[in-house]
Amino acid sequence: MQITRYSAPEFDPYGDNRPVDDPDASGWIAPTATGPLDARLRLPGSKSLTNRELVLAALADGPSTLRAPLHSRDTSLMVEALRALGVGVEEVGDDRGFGRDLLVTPAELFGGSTIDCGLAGTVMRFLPPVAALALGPVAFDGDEAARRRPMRTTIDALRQLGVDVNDDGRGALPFSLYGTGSVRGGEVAIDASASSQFVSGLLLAAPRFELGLTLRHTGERLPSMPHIEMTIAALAARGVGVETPEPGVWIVPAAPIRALDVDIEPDLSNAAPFLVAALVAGGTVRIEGWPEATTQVGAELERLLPLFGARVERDGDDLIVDGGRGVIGGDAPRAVDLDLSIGGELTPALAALAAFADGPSRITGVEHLRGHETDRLAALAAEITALGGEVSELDDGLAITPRPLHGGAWRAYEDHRMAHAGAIVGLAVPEVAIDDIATTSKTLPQFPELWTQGLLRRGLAASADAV
Ligand SMILES: O=C(O)C1=C[C@@H](OP(=O)(O)O)[C@@H](O)[C@H](O)C1
Ligand SMILES: C=C(OP(=O)(O)O)C(=O)O
Repeated sequence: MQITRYSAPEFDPYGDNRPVDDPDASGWIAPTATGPLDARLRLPGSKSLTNRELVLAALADGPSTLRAPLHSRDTSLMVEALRALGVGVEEVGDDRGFGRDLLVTPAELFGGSTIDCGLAGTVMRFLPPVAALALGPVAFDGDEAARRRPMRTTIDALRQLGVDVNDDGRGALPFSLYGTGSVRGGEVAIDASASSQFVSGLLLAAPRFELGLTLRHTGERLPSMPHIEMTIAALAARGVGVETPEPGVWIVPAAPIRALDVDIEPDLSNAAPFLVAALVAGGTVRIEGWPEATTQVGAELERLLPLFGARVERDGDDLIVDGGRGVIGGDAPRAVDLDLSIGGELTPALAALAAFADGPSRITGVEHLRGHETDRLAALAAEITALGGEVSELDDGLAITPRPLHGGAWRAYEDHRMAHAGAIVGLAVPEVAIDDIATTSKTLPQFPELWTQGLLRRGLAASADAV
């Protein structure tokens, strides 16, 4: 294949894509790849690490700097919410590519504000236990879609902690609580089967409770364990040792949270669509700055992508995924049977890949995805099926039977990872029109630019040749 380079125009979210012919179709036409990739990318910081470190820095015993944090909708919501509670958050230093560092200065927390959670699970589940430490009322609300996300466990836990919560009984946003400036703490039992974030939110604030916290999970399953491990590791780095005497029980001592300057790793879950692209377009995708050791569940991609037939290797700090000839070169990925309970957020990208596999695949263990940004199981089934695929919803996942796909509208449902999944499908299927690519700003505002200019620069033959 002839590799054509072209000079990138001023950033434009439509990249090199011409408008759709169908006047009824609208949106971002996902670029098709016409040859193997040879991409090397650096990605912005992890949402999960940035929002944990913002919360811990806000509760710490002195100022902390977050180096290379993520700047996206979810992290801006967290910053604004902490500021509304009285915490100082300032941008400092130089912009080294994806925004400046953040200096967080703790302060006595005060109420009187309404916190906009947007659609961020980390904001709606991490901040209520923090707000309970403030003096005065704090109200929580978010996007319309956020009002459908499960919150009952947080509300129940606050009540067990003695916090006065005012809600409408639906177990969802909006609600308000009345902080008295302190939380007694002690024993709390919760069912966190709908989200690990219920556990993380309580653990993050617990060192500031007078008695600390003994938290017991009573449900039958607990998704996203690596995210809980990430919370425990972040606390440990700031001098708080969480004990886990048995699975599903966490003991957090009342202890100072130490101020700490931290480097935020690149977001490895956001690497998923880019790495998966190698198996669809063929060729290699290299992500820079892949950590040697990490608590991010995206690191599982190193194990998961070979199950689809990829060759994965490390070269220094880079992770390289070689997709061979890829779908467009005639190599279907291998069908898989995956339990993704530890990393449900990887499902949209891997389901999109499975739609091109050499046989039927199943992804299970992800019932809780029904309470994510949208019901991701329903959304993936609907959108892949609408393009000619055959996907059925299981109680706890998806059954995906590859069929020839055609172009058409792809709804993102305000879900960044649904938009990523549409872009993956569009690599091999012309005229996939994603209705809301801007929704990727939730965790990766640079997605359209990185996809068209970073990933596909060498694989975008048709439009690039013309330049
Ligand atoms: O704690 C976190 O940072 C997250 C935990 C997970 O939530 P669930 O356990 O609700 O899936 C994950 O899916 C989400 O993207 C981020
Ligand atoms: C589930 C996700 O987000 P949130 O943090 O809003 O739960 C996600 O990013 O896949």
